[in-house]
Amino acid sequence: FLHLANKLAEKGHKITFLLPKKALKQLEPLNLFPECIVFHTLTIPSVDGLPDGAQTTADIPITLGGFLASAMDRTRGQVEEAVRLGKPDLIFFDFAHWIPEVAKEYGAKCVNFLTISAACVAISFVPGRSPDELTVPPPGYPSSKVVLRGQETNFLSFLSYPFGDGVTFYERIMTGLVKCDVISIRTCQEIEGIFCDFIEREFQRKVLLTGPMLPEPDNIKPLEDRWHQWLNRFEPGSVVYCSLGSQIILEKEEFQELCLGMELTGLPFLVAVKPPKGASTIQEALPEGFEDRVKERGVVWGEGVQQPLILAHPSIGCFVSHCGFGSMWESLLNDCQIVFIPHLGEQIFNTRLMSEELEVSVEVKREETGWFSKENISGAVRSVMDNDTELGNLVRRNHAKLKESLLSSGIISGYANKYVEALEKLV
Ligand SMILES: O=c1ccn([C@@H]2O[C@H](COP(=O)(O)OP(=O)(O)O[C@H]3O[C@H](CO)[C@@H](O)[C@H](O)[C@H]3O)[C@@H](O)[C@H]2O)c(=O)[nH]1
Repeated sequence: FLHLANKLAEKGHKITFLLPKKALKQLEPLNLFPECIVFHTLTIPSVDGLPDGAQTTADIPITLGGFLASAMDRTRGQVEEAVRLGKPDLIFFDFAHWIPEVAKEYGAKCVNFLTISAACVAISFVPGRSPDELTVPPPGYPSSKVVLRGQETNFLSFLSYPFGDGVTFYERIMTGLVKCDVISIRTCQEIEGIFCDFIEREFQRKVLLTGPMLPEPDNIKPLEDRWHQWLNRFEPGSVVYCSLGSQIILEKEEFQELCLGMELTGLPFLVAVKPPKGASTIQEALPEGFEDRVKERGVVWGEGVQQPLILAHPSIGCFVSHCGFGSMWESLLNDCQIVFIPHLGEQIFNTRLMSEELEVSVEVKREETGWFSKENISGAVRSVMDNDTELGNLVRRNHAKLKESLLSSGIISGYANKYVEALEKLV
């Protein structure tokens, strides 16, 4: 949303950016137009079940998301007040399904800005279909590859769970999609054209695409010296970087298996993930003897790093990711080989899009139970990092071709420009 705000500000628009206090520190440095983008903090009310001080999804395990949704819904009065004072022409939202009502009341138009794949939207949210029917793709769904298989369809059951006060996750998203003035998705025709067309047919309305909406690399502050120095020690294209985004907290056994999988690759590696469940630090959860065995070539770090800059470092050869949609775009627009280990249904769709439809990455195999083994992690990494493997060459070639076609011809900036123009026309 902030990358989008920067694009709007670049064209001279004024933006009030509503966010919880805690997110302010992280987002402030990414505001490239402080004279146009003003942060307006909301107080997150306390809700039974929501841990004290939790304000964003990054502060809680995924299972507590419904409590955070309730808290967000209870900021409606504060949001309405900001709208009353700011008198915006447009309001952008995703999960706050009540925004269309607020917009209408204050004479604004509202834009539902989806930051998940069009494929995930297309298969999960079809007007007239109930969430119980979702275990099979809807009629006319344009891919046999970007689907959930076997036990994975269990991921869809959360759509029917309450998510906030008196509303299910499915109803929340569907309400936003049906009642907004504009549906827009952080994607592009070149990657997801067939899915965008399907959504347009099903909702019988135009869907605006923003393109990847990534910041210009030059505008971000430089990579922390600690990582710059460490990465410089290794050969170009040799280091494996692993991150699982802002939400995933692994079980201790999974965390240890991930570490052992990295060790087994024999390659240098940097893993940046949260400490696993039940541990307050990474150190206390590492496998026995691990640090001594890998100290010359491996680091496991319990805090965030500057991912876009890490990925752009020449030593990075492979990105092991959960395939959150932001990381997916970042992987695609960098040169490293890509290995996905998705954890949520939506991340599985993104992974299948990349690994099966576009064939630019590989997916770590899981057992029926969902368990991933160290051998499967290491095997997936080696399959794209070992010299001259057929699979490694295929994904490298496809990835390079796609990246080149997206970057060379101004496609990305073209999307952002057309998007802003379309919204300007709307108001
Ligand atoms: O140490 C880190 C880890 C992440 N990032 C950045 O944080 C963002 C993470 O975004 P994403 O890859 O989308 O992961 P999540 O934070 O896990 O995203 C949530 O939201 C996404 C949609 O926006 C969904 O696709 C994911 O499934 C959901 O988990 C990316 O820009 C990363 O570069 C860092 O800068 N440093």
